[in-house]
Amino acid sequence: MSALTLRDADLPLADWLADLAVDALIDEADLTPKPGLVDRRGSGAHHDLHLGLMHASALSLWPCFRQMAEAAQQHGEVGLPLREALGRIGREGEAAMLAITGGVNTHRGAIWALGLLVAALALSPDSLDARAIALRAGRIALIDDPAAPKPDSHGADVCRRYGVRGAREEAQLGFPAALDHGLPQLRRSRAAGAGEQNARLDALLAIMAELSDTCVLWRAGPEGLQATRAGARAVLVAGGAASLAGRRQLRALEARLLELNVSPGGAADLLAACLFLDHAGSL
Ligand SMILES: CC(C)(COP(=O)(O)OP(=O)(O)OC[C@H]1O[C@@H](n2cnc3c(N)ncnc32)[C@H](O[C@H]2O[C@H](COP(=O)(O)OP(=O)(O)OP(=O)(O)O)[C@@H](O)[C@H]2O)[C@@H]1O)[C@@H](O)C(=O)NCCC(=O)NCCS
Ligand SMILES: Nc1ncnc2[nH]cnc12
Repeated sequence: MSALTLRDADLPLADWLADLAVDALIDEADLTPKPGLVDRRGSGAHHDLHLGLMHASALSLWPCFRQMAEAAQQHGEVGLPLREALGRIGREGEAAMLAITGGVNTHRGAIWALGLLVAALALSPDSLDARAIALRAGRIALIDDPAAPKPDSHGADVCRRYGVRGAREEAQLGFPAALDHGLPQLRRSRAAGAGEQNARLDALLAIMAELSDTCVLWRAGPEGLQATRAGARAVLVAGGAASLAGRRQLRALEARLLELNVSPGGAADLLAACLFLDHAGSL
């Protein structure tokens, strides 16, 4: 049975997709212990973020996700008019987020990734295959938004400096870090009996082990990215978050990231994308 057939019949599709997106952001924020990131224990490598702010930011984005789904329903196909609408709604969503957080960037990458996925699912709500949704989202991301300001961001800066793929390219390729690494690991760890929280931590680590996270590169350069990837891989090789050896490696990874002042914010956004796709496809 699909998630859409289980949806409350009175709830419009766009509202339901916005619910799913906000749920995914709150589940990501609550997941604990995440190395370097805000979680139930504290602020990780951040001085200006805390769990309450992550929740408030996620909730403030509900209207943005609903409008994105409605825009996809209205336009009905991948194309420039939909891309322009999503760009406008996304920028308004960013402004709403910054107003709630007092100017702190909590969820810019998540608005981008989840916004594209919400729109892609709204375009074809009967097909809940995660890869098909992600590839449709990628086709939207490939269209240039003529109204977009020239990128002047941390991501654009490190992509130029180090020649890596950032959030834009990750989306354009159909979210390979989420589809090829995060989601398969989530399902493998669940199947192995890890328990839901450990399976989600393993999915985050699988993404961290592969992603060119521009948040990490911005704060700690290639050395930080290498430490993040190697440390995440070490936890998984040791048995993952459900094992004692994996937990030891996770503590070592957290200590190293805090020493380097690293926060894998891009990986956190892509974990939320995995949880959204997993939830949409499994009910
Ligand atoms: C295309 C955009 C995503 C803009 O991308 P760009 O790379 O130019 O801009 P950034 O501002 O750097 O935002 C990208 C955010 O994406 C996340 N991310 C990083 N790496 C990847 C990756 N490889 N793949 C996927 N996602 C990735 C990440 O988001 C998280 O980090 C944020 C905090 O980052 P930062 O501000 O750098 O924070 P700090 O380190 O704390 O800063 P300091 O304290 O050190 O100063 C946090 O928000 C997380 O979400 C990147 O930050 C897109 O945003 C865009 O074009 N938007 C315009 C509107 C639009 O068209 N919207 C369409 C909606 S569908
Ligand atoms: N849990 C988290 N902590 C810090 N930055 C984030 N960006 C997205 N989720 C985050």
